[in-house]
Amino acid sequence: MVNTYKYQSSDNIIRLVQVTDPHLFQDEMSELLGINTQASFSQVLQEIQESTFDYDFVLATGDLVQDSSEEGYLRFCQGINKLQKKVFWIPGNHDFQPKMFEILNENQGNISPLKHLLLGDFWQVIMLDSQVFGVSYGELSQHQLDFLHSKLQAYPERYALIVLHHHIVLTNSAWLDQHNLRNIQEFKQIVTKFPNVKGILCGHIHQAVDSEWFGIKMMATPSTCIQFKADSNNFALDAVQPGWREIALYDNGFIETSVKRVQKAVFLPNMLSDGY
Ligand SMILES: Nc1ncnc2c1ncn2[C@@H]1O[C@@H]2COP(=O)(O)O[C@H]2[C@H]1O
Ligand SMILES: [Fe+2]
Repeated sequence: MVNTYKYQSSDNIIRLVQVTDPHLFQDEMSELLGINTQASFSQVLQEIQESTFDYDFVLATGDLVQDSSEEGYLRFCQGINKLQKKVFWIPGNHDFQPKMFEILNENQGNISPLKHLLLGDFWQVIMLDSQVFGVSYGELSQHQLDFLHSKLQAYPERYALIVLHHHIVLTNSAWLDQHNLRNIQEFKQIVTKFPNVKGILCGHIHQAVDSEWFGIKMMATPSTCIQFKADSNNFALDAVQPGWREIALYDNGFIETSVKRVQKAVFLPNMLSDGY
């Protein structure tokens, strides 16, 4: 099947690293609310390289570039390729898909355009595009819903991890929750028909969340740049450091995961910012 990436592994555990929301700019010196996003992205990548977590793949879950620039996407490719692992990606609300596809597909060394992964004998990963062009909230088009449904139906015996940019579980932050995934009901109707869906992974909310949604493990991950303050009704930043997520998929459907944060540098945003 041409559109599916297949990975044979003798190890029954599949290990992934997720990086999300780098918000890179055309100019590598540009800042988002006081943080140089290129510097924090590079620091995250460096600390991933220095870590002992022996992972197989990288998932990049959107908002790769803030200003639609070619240079931003090119620097994303240069950075992520340093990890020397296969990378799979989805767009976020800030991405400009024509540029994103052009640049990421031209730099296919390690960067794959595929959105359906069969990993080892026990897992599938389904990567969805929840972007609605020009707005911050998300929605899964009928095409995306059909894609999700068809893969779950085709491999019901495999455990599934679903990856999308937007959040499904509200964050208790009204300003941010207005930018959530809008058609959660349609998504839920599909997903809850398949008991082997074990995890949902998103970015977008620039904070770590590990919760459960209809018995499915629900994970959101810190951005590689600015962090939003949890449980804040109005826009507020948090001084916690940029981060990433490690994930291990076990052959019995169990997902082991932890969020890591930069430890060898300090990135402090302008805490008085009221948005962007
Ligand atoms: N003060 C604000 N109020 C509401 N939305 C905001 C505010 N500041 C930024 N946003 C949007 O909310 C989005 C949440 O995360 P994003 O990185 O997608 O980008 C953010 C902006 O598009
Ligand atoms: Fe973002």
